[in-house]
Amino acid sequence: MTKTPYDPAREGAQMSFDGRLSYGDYLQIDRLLDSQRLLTGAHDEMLFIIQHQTSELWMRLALHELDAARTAIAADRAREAFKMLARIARIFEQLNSAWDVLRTMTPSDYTTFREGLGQSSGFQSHQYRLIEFAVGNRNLAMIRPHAHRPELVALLEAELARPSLYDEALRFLARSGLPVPQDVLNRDLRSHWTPHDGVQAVWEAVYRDPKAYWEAYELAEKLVDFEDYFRRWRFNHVTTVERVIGFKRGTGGTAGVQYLRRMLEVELFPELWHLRTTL
Ligand code: HEM
Ligand SMILES: N[C@@H](CC(=O)c1ccccc1NC=O)C(=O)O
Repeated sequence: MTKTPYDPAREGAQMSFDGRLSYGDYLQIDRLLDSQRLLTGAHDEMLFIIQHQTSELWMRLALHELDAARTAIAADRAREAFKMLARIARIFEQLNSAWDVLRTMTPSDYTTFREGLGQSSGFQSHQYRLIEFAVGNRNLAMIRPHAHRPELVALLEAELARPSLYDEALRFLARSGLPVPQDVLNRDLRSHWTPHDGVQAVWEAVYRDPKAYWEAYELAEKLVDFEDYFRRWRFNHVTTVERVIGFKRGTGGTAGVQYLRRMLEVELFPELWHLRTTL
């Protein structure tokens, strides 16, 4: 006996989308799938493009969450921020796993299309820079590669005018009654963060008596968790880069692996790491 093929329409599945919002309409799938324009036609260029585009999408979500997390902390709704910060850490976990796909591209594969990339580089990812600025790693020099796109410069400048995630965390501690130094609370928001003994002393007080400062303690651990994942992203990146291009100069003009190794030394929330030695 032959079985008639299953017809989802009989179960009520909608089959007619004339004038109705469909999956593709809502998600703009046509536009999304029209964005993979291979320059060289090399087989692995598709992997390279999709790897970067998916990373940019996840970064977009990370920025959305960072925005809301900062707003919540500023309004003393720290618990709400914890959920967003946990999500951001998971996003970075996702980005970290994605390196496994890119690692299947060998140096021989990459050389088939590297020249086509010209001087373009991840160094010019404005969303990556926005994430760094938003969490607190602020370096004005990183705006320059965007000078040809004034709207991106404006976005980055607007970010520098806002308190970073770390600034908001410290303001939160001050409102909780902890003695955060005034010069830190009034600092020039655009300036690079330099480790501060007074800030470390405040975090130390939190870690010495978590029960007295439970929300601040939880916030500190969420920040450390995020930085932990971020560091792993940087490490995966530099390791993949060495595996694929060795010590060649980067297309963006930096020394390549040497530059990225230097970036491994960046500490987003230095006092939170340093206090572990003195506790
Ligand atoms: C085979 C794959 C890759 C290679 C060979 C590579 C290589 C490099 C190099 C050499 C640099 C230093 C800047 C330069 O001079 O170009 C760099 C920076 C960067 N790359 Fe990649 N990259 C790869 C994949 C990725 C992926 C998948 C992303 C994800 C978006 C990414 C994002 C970045 C970012 C954000 C920077 C700036 C880092 C910073 O300034 O701290 N890269 N990359
Ligand atoms: N900087 C890389 C090129 C590269 O990876 C790249 C090029 C264009 C767009 C994104 C890229 N990804 C990360 O830097 C290189 O030197 O080969």
